[in-house]
Amino acid sequence: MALDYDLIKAWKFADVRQAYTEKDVILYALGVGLGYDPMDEAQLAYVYEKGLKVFPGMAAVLGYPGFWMQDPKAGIDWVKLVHGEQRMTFHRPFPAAGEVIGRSRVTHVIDKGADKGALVVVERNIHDAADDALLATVQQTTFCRADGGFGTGDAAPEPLPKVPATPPDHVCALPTLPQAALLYRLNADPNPLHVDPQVARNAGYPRPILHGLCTYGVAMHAIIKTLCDYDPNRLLYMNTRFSAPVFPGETLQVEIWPGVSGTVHFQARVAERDIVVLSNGIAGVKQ
Ligand SMILES: CCCCCCC[C@@H](O)CC(=O)SCCNC(=O)CCNC(=O)[C@H](O)C(C)(C)COP(=O)(O)OP(=O)(O)OC[C@H]1O[C@@H](n2cnc3c(N)ncnc32)[C@H](O)[C@@H]1OP(=O)(O)O
Repeated sequence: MALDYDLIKAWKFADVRQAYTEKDVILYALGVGLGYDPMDEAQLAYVYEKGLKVFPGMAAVLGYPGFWMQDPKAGIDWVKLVHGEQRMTFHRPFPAAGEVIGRSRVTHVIDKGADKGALVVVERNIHDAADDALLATVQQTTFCRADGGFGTGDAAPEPLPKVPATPPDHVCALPTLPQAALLYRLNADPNPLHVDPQVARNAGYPRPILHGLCTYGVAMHAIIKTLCDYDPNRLLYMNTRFSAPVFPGETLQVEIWPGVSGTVHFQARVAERDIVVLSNGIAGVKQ
């Protein structure tokens, strides 16, 4: 059924106040696969409380309003929705423990047609509760595959650029754990699509698929490892499109093209199936 544009566009989110500890920081990092080599001290810094660093992708699970599209009042066929795109901009490093406030609003509701679906874009600003400083801005596009055809919607945000047609300068292959989705969901995203085989089948998949934001975190690991010497503060922003599902346990091969003035283009493919799963990736890296 087509979604109700006015209802979704005006959706009211309460501010989300969230205290987090070192244990939450470590759980997030483990969920995106950091520490897969426990002898690698650079990775250990994200999963060991001694001198703990916060992996910037953790913005994905801070101040998050929850799976609000599951609310029957939204009228969205939540079983069929998938994560479409993700953009994050980092303004200030996250403390290793603290309290944040997430403030969310719907910025775009886009009709792709009755046969394709609808896009809902939510922007979330994450503030430090101690001084209200802006830590990160997160933009999440949800592809509601069964809710298009409602008529005139908003124009799409600025499209993400294609990667260069030349061979990549760097390729970084990283594993995902077979139980990655079971671990990742403990952070914030309880969508049963990632854990319940029957829900996955109802959505058209042979088995539960990996959270888009887990794949995103693995790709971020590849960029921080390859270009930032594992320094979380050198990543300024990272935007990408989820172009095909990933199954937990698959290997993510991240292809990277450094551009001008710290711009980085990237995409990721599943090595075992040789298909691109993250496309149109662009990131900013401090030199
Ligand atoms: C709080 C609530 C928030 C909830 C957030 C989500 C919760 C999570 O638990 C859910 C997840 O994590 S799901 C896992 C991650 N996501 C995925 O695996 C999706 C992978 N992508 C796909 O399957 C297809 O690209 C698919 C299905 C997305 C599109 O494929 P097609 O239908 O074949 O599309 P196509 O014909 O190629 O293009 C049609 C138009 O849509 C645009 N488009 C394509 N992929 C897009 C994408 N990923 N995001 C945004 N737009 C996209 C195309 O540009 C095209 O537009 P136009 O017609 O204007 O040219």
